[in-house]
Amino acid sequence: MRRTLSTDSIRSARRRFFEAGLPPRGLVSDTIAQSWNRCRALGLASDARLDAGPLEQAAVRALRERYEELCRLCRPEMEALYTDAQATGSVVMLTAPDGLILDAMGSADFLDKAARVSLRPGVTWSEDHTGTNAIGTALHDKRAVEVRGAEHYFGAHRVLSCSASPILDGRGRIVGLLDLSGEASVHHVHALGMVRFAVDQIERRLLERELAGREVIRLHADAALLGTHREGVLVFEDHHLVAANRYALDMLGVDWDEVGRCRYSSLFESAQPRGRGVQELRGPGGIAFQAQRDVIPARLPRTARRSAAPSTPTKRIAPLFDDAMRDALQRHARLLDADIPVLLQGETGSGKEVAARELHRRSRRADAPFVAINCAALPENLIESELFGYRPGAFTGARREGATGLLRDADGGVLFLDEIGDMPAALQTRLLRVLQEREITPLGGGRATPVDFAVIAASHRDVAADVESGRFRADLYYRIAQTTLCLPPLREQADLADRITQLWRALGGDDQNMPLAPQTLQHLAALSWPGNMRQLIGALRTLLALGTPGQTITPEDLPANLQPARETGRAMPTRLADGDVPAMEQLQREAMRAALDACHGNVSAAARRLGISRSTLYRKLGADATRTSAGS
Ligand SMILES: Nc1ncnc2c1ncn2[C@@H]1O[C@H](COP(=O)(O)OP(=O)(O)OP(=O)(O)O)[C@@H](O)[C@H]1O
Repeated sequence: MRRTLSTDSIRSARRRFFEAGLPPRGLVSDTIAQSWNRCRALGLASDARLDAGPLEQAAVRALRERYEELCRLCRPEMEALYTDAQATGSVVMLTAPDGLILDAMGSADFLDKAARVSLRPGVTWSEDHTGTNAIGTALHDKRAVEVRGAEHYFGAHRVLSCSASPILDGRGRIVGLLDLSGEASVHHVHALGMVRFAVDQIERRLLERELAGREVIRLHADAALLGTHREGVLVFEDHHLVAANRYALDMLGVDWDEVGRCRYSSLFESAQPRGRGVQELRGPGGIAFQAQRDVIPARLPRTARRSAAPSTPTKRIAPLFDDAMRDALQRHARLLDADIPVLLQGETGSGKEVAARELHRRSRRADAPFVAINCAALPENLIESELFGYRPGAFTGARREGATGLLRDADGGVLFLDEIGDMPAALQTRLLRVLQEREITPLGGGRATPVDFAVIAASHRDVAADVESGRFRADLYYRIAQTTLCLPPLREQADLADRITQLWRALGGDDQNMPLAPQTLQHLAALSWPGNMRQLIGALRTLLALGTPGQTITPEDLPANLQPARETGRAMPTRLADGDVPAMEQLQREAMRAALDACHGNVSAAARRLGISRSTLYRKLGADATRTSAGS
């Protein structure tokens, strides 16, 4: 458990360590102190100016292609964290095993701030490169780590508060890392827990790939926690341990090095279990575990294979559009073919990027590039060089060979300007000129090059209102918004129940014979889904992962945050007005109450439903009771 340390003690620790060259002696956690020592031994200067150089979107795209499988595997969890990240002004990031940031999503404001200290795709945050930081230090220590404010080695990173956990495969090899980062001034108390939970889900899916043709033992001290994400999983082949999850190794006190080497008999005192059903196993020193054994056939019929696995592999779904949207897309694709720019307007998660890609697919430019630029995520000082390219030696830190720029990368295809409403004013002027003149002059001079691309812009902001208030240039608005396609929020869609049914089918709910009960469907369709399609798909994926193949999903099976209200008749807040964001503690209390209520006061069952241990639920209930009585 991490100690809570005050800003004062971190300040004193920094003075001792960086100015006096003394050990920080109990003023920061051992994790941080050890990391500072490693960084100093590497000769890193904590006051160095950090400049990761211009963002190379083309290189980032190439990397995402290289790590496509990892990106796909982690996407559902990133999307599930996204809504929270937006609400707490933070961002969720995925990195490659070496700490190279592959993907980032979340609060547009914070993406921008983070990018200013190079916390953005395309930059490596390994410890030897970027000093003590959650990504690099978690990769070094091979466990979840939180690094807040001035605990970062480099002074420039003190504005950040980051929580990260490496993603391990069944043999303990690091395959990637998930990170949730926000402002140091806002302490997101649940960040580390949320990252850990997300990584648990990803590792679980990774491990499932190792099961076919092998013997699996699931174990926990408490039989009630078998089948939850907290269970230990051991995979054996010919009595040898060939894969495991970290929970199992922790329970048995075994290191990852043992996986692939040790035999069943060196792990347990009891004989290897036979048959099905829960049985007791004695581990090292006679510790008792409740265990369940499964032998997974090497080749199963498709439906059987799904039911043998405890959770569903991620399924990438094709975009789903209703008839009206299909018609609208077809019409706008024709406009795009006539080089009329299209503006997509819609709340976050409503599918603007999906619609843009669909327009590209339906357009005459379908075989040419689709270049997406997130105008809110590009740091202002780099945006010009990124978009327009630069000549060799155009500025300090420029690559010797220069760069072509994203606008030229889009030549012949479609340029997608996402979050156009957040484009800095100076750049609006420069972009307008390109759109008028259809040619690009790289930074540092040189000949102008003609370009030919169709433009799709998107924003969750009301860009027309921004024009009225003078925040956005009117002339640029009229150029990019010659036609506007609005993506309605889910709560305004009359046929939301049909949409949910379609999505459920597309995600594999029917294949697994896990129908949604009519009341469940009705309840889900009545929620307001502020995160729109992103939130809905994330929630349905969670339901699929938690459900049991062959069983109907009833309203009681819904996770606490989607439960219908009971006892008090109060609904969980489903429709959040601007500024009406409930505190995390309030949501937690609501969730705990709803879970206890749904389980008729059975704390073990409620904890299972919430995905936390019984002791954690007791502790939280205790803290809650203390707070309530102290406040009354
Ligand atoms: N019509 C659709 N069919 C299936 N999935 C969809 C559809 N629309 C959106 N999604 C899914 O919802 C998620 C969010 O979509 P998308 O990124 O296009 O939204 P957005 O409006 O661009 O969001 P933001 O403004 O936050 O960037 C993605 O996972 C996407 O695959």
